[in-house]
Amino acid sequence: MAKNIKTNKKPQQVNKKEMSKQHAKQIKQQLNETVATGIIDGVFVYTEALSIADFANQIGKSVAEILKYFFAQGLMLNQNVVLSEEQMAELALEFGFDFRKEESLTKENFFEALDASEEDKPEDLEHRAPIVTIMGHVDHGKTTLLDSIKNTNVVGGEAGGITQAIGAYQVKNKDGKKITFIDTPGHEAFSEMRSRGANVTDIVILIVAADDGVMPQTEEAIDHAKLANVPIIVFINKCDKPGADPERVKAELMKYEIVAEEYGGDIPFVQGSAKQKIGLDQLEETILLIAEMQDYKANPNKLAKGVVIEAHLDKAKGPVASILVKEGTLDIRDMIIAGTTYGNIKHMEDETNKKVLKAGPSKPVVVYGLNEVPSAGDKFIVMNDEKMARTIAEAQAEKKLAAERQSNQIFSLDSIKKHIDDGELKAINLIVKADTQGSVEALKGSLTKIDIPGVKLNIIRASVGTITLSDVTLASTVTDGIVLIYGFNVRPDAVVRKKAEEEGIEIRLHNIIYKVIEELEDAAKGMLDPEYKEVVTGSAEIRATFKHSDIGTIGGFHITDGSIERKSKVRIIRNGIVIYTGELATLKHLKDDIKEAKINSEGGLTIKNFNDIKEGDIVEGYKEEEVKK
Ligand SMILES: Nc1nc2c(ncn2[C@@H]2O[C@H](COP(=O)(O)OP(=O)(O)OP(=O)(O)O)[C@@H](O)[C@H]2O)c(=O)[nH]1
Repeated sequence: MAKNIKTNKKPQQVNKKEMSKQHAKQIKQQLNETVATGIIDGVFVYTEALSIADFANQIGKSVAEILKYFFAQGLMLNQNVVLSEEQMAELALEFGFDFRKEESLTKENFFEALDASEEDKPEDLEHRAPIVTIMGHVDHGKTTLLDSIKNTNVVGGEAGGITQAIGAYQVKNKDGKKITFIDTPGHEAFSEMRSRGANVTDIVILIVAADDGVMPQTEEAIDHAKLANVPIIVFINKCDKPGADPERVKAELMKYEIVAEEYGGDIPFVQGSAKQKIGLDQLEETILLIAEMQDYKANPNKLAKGVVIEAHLDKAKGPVASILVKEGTLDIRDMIIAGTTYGNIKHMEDETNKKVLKAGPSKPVVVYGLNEVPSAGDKFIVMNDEKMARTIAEAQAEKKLAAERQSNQIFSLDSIKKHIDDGELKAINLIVKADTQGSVEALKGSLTKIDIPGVKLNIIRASVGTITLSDVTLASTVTDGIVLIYGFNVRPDAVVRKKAEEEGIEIRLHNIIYKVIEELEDAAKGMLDPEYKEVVTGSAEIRATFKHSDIGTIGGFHITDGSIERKSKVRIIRNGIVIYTGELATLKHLKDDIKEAKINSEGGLTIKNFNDIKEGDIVEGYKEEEVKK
């Protein structure tokens, strides 16, 4: 028996490894393959927009002939002008060729091209749980409905329930049938994901309160659901309330072509109460019925692919991402590329906080181990080849950067007022980085309310995570108006700081939202008080810690940048997040007290009133210097 288990297990492990190897090899090959372009069997085949000179060469005509064609239309072009795809198609037809675009797999179009090129054989497909999103007007009961569904269903066959908010969760009914619910924060997020090609939802539940009827956001939800082109189920909620009028809701929805079956339409309606847990069984049955009719399937026996539902930076655990597997099976220790980031999955949990080793189609899980925080809606794919994962993630990051790039000019914060007065400044461009999605949203909300006459405030990036080189690079592309990077509860490391200095990019660090707003408003009014400026003197890495009975935890440090003085103020940074700000208590080299520790030197330090120093922490020394106006 034992022998049997062993022989059963081994080939499976080999298979996964072999599969990963094959997969990486195949993708590498596809990336290196160049698609044949030019005139092939009388058809003009192209992969991208071409200049007039290249286009002429590819279709075997002279540049003069092409320029003549445009000249006849009143357009004076030269051979370096890049043609649009429409213009190329038009010209191809003009010269008697059909045309076809071929998509070659590149690091930049990696996710899109891969999606288009990979198709499963029908015999490899297996049933998967339907993925459902609930949408409706504010206060009509989305949260209550989700909570009631969570509480009435036994998760994973065990009592205990869903304990963490991971943006998506799976429930199992009494017959063992599963449904995955996506807990999107709003309609915008739903459509934002869809616009990025992350079509995760199979079915939309439109919730309408029976005592309130169709409201503005109900209309919005209908638009979003229709755009997504997925089946809709209407849940008429709050039928327990005295003023409830489900018939009115049905009549109102007819205006939007949401017609109940009893009125000759084909939209299923369920009446009930999320609060009293009425109608939930029928709602689930309806979902499962649609799932049966639509026959949702995926191939579980391949490397996983899916979508990031939400992500944040955890103080202790680093980047944390809730992801939904769409195809294949994700294994713990798989390496994934998620948008512009990648990493080995070190740990995986489900919505009940339980460790999981595998996640198949339609399964939402929380993963730990990515090197940066991805964005909601990013696609992910397993790529068990670190070098490839890194190059592709980097190419994706560059592509994102290019998309965000703006052509603008740089000023410093101090000079905003002057430039406004001179009428030179038209835009303040901000890059906002914060420790949680909540802070990002709050900052965005407050910043957009700032009103400086004649000045446009552009938030060119607002995301969770520490300030990185890519933020500085993005800032350095801004050439019109001022550009500032705001770090909220996060800090750049020495490399990033140096790069920002070189590029003349100002990084402002805060931990109170109104300070950010106040500073910007003051700056705009020319009231910025630049009397003191913080100057970072250097950083040290804690490479070991020692417990001392009298003085507490000693951090064995190595100065990696600049120097730190005994009198320095310090910040303790863990995973890019400031966890403590204070002063040094002691600074020693071997047994001796020292005044300053310089680059590459080592020693031990302790921090006043802070005993939680850990290996890997960065201690950043800084002082406040007076700034001459
Ligand atoms: N009587 C009654 N009250 C309900 C029912 N469902 C929800 N409510 C109440 O309606 C209010 C709003 O419910 P939520 O679930 O927070 O509504 P929501 O749509 O999630 O609201 P937002 O998250 O703000 O968009 C709460 O006070 C609920 O207790 C129901 O079936 N019957």
